[in-house]
Amino acid sequence: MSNFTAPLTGLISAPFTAFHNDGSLNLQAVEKQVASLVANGVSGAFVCGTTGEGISMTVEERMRVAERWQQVAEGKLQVVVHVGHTSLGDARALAAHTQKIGAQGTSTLAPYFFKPGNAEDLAMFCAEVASAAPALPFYYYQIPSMTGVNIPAADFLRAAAPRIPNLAGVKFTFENLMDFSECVRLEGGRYNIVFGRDEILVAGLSLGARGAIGSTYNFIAPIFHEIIAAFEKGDLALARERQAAANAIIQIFIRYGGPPAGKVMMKMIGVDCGPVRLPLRELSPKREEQMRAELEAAGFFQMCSRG
Ligand SMILES: CC(=O)N[C@H](C=O)[C@@H](O)[C@H](O)[C@H](O)CO
Ligand SMILES: CC(=O)C(=O)O
Repeated sequence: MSNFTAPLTGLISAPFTAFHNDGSLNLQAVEKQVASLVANGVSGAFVCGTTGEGISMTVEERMRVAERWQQVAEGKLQVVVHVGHTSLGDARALAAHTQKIGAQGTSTLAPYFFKPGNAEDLAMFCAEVASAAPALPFYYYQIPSMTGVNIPAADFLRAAAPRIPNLAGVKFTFENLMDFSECVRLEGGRYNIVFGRDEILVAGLSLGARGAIGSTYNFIAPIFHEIIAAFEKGDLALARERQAAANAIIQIFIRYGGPPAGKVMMKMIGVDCGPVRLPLRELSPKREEQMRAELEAAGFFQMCSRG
């Protein structure tokens, strides 16, 4: 029996998908990725999302990656699989597969070519995806910066409630904190609204976030644990100071291109995930060296491990 509102709490990473230099999947890397996340107190993995380049992979590859994560992470991390696709048939096949392999949840972003024009249409699309994995909690993945679909998540939840029996919540990657707060409080707080903007986690916590999914928890989870601990102690000055330190790293990560820079950062912490896929491009060796110098100056290596 699964609990549709089982909260995703703590820090959940959105892992990179490791590729070999020829572009093929490197499923061997998952063991090291999982070990590193567990060592840094991460509680879950959001597989094949934005950071995981799920949208750049074939359906077959996405299934192999999800299977591998579930196999290796079982009993150690909660695994939620991003199954979003512009083809509803493919998204449903991925969702059904996620349930079959015993993972803990499914999630989809909004279709981003033909876009839903309102919350009802988005909810109808998501209902089709969610019903292909009826035993698993379903999370809508709100990420307007990538999909161009900017329907308030609270409107989505209201439209989806009667249509999606396994609706668990939203993975909320957006800066609209009014919408976030409304989602958290909706129907007495029954939904699990997982915070997705690492740079403003401290704000998310203050509005009631209990879990966060992010790309930067792959390498700087320890400093985010410090932010959470400071917040829980009521030391907001310290929480803000630690958030600013983390953000200095995130600014470098973004300035060097996001996922391609992130894969270099993984290599720097000893968890080589290989190259990115087109249209993303690898950093040149010169840019890598520049980035390393900037990261060192911002205290990256001290933030990467506990202790
Ligand atoms: C677009 C994207 O990847 N969003 C991520 C999570 O949802 C975040 O973890 C960001 O990568 C992070 O907040 C840095 O901007
Ligand atoms: C960060 C995140 O949640 C993603 O990459 O999908």
